[in-house]
Amino acid sequence: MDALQLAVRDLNFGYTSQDLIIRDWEHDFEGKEVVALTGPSGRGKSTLLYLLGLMLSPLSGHIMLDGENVGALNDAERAARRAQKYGFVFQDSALDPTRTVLDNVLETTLYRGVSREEQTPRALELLDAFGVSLRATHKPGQISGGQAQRIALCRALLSTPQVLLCDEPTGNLDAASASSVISGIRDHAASGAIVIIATHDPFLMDHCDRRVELT
Ligand SMILES: Nc1ncnc2c1ncn2[C@@H]1O[C@H](COP(=O)(O)OP(=O)(O)OP(=O)(O)O)[C@@H](O)[C@H]1O
Repeated sequence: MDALQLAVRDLNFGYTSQDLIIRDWEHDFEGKEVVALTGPSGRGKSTLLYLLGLMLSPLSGHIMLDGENVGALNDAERAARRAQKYGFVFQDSALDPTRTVLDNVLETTLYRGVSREEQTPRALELLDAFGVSLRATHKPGQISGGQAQRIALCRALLSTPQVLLCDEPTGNLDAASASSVISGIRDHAASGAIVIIATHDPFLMDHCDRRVELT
């Protein structure tokens, strides 16, 4: 089977139309690759991840995932594609403080229309693999920033997404936890997924297949 393709063409975006942050940007990503998205602080790495992850709409340009212009979909279609095909690890983990860790990991079952019960064993397996299974019944307020990051990765991986987008996934981690996150991310890419990671972490960059710099 051909590798998954994500092709970005003539992409333009600004939070206001006077100030474009992403200008005529283009790039090709392929399944099985782990790509580091680098560049100075404030340059637009998170913004680009939000565009690629269908959380923001381009001002103009194309975002083609396996031949479909996903950037041009309407809100409902974008939400459906996100649930089916994308996993996102936000910079601040973005866990719901009112629900347990396990419930947070299982959150996407709701949008994907799959059974919570059926996915619970895999959710627990992921928590175990990243060394946070003892926290499954805790609330996010009772865990550390580094644990929250690993839990956010478990949530993103639960749906085995075709495209995994991570914003500084090792920002709060010690070396051992960072290594386990990197190997989890690399294993996921090996299954055929496209992985794009916005980061300033040189250790993480060294474990990516290549870098794309926003200059
Ligand atoms: N919601 C928003 N509304 C308006 N401007 C925004 C918004 N989010 C980000 N920006 C601005 O867009 C620019 C790019 O921000 P972004 O967070 O994408 O950069 P970054 O490269 O990821 O930075 P960092 O490395 O510090 O995380 C910055 O000037 C930022 O202030």
